[in-house]
Amino acid sequence: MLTLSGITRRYGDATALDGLSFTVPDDAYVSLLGASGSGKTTLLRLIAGFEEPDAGQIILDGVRLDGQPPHRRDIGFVFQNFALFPHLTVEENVAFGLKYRESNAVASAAEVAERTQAALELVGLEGFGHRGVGEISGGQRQRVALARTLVTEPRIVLLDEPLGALDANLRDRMCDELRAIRERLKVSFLHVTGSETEALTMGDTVAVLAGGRIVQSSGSRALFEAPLNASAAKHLNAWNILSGTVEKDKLRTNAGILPVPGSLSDGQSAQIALRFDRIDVSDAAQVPEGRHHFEARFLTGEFNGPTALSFFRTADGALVQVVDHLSSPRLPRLEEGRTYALHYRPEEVLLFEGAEG
Ligand SMILES: Nc1ncnc2c1ncn2[C@@H]1O[C@H](COP(=O)(O)OP(=O)(O)OP(=O)(O)O)[C@@H](O)[C@H]1O
Repeated sequence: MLTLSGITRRYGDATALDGLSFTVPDDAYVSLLGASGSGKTTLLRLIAGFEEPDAGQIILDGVRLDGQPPHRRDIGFVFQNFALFPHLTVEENVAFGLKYRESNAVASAAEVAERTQAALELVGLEGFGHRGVGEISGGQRQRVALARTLVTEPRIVLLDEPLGALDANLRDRMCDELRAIRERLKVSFLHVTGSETEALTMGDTVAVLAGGRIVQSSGSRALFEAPLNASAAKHLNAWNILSGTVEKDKLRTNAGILPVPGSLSDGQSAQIALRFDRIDVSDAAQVPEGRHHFEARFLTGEFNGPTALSFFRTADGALVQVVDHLSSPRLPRLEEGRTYALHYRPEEVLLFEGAEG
């Protein structure tokens, strides 16, 4: 198990990581989701030992890693751009790490060859060993990068946006492969990404990094369906967040004064979250009984195949998104510029206390 506790990393006046604590369990696929600049790469670099934290501890299986040089940590790192040696063959790229590493270099040519072949087989590249790395596809280069890391039998594998350089179709395929390879190896993978769909697809656990900390770490379904705070919800690109101040058990937001689940004190800041696919749309006079609603003007729609996204703006300027699944469409035909009632079941609302983070 990898445990990070109280990790802080500053660059001049800027604090990239701010007392972050986080655990990667054994034999697990963990996604780390964060916006650009949130500190994802910094966190991986600290675990690998390319940088040291200003405060905090990094512990792997009970042994302190921080302060140790990278080659003593037994950690694998797969870079976004793969970082292969262009003048070496596939096989030579994979063998390189075994032959020339600073500790435990493997001197026996037979052992190097055997372990290299085993790593190539693991990633489905048997038969490609003699090719130059310029003579294979992007997905195959990704697999070489992975084989080169796995051949050293790391105790944990860090992957920095490993699918970022691949086109969309290939990315989907590599998602399945990465998960399958990891399951065979039983080594934990920590996969960093800025894409919520990639994070949710890949991770048994998804950790959300924001404001220099992990704001939630949960199973992917639990995270998607029940984010614990507005910060986590915002990263899922599936929730409308409406912020406001409590007034007589309701919340004054820029979508109007809305009922909230639970009771809060007057003057308190809070936010409610409404999932894009849990909002229905009708004429203002036709809100079904028992549903809460607010009004908003339809701006425009965006069609992306299996789903259609509709954008609305309230009179006070809140942008609200509604998703319709085309297999079971539920929205009426919408006219741009017209005002509609957006309604939802009261129990669909999540409430987060405190000011917007
Ligand atoms: N060597 C450095 N010197 C100064 N600032 C740095 C350095 N490395 C990172 N930072 C800053 O620390 C913050 C976190 O950077 P980091 O690269 O870890 O983010 P990231 O989440 O990986 O971003 P991206 O997804 O865009 O790669 C950023 O604000 C960045 O500008």
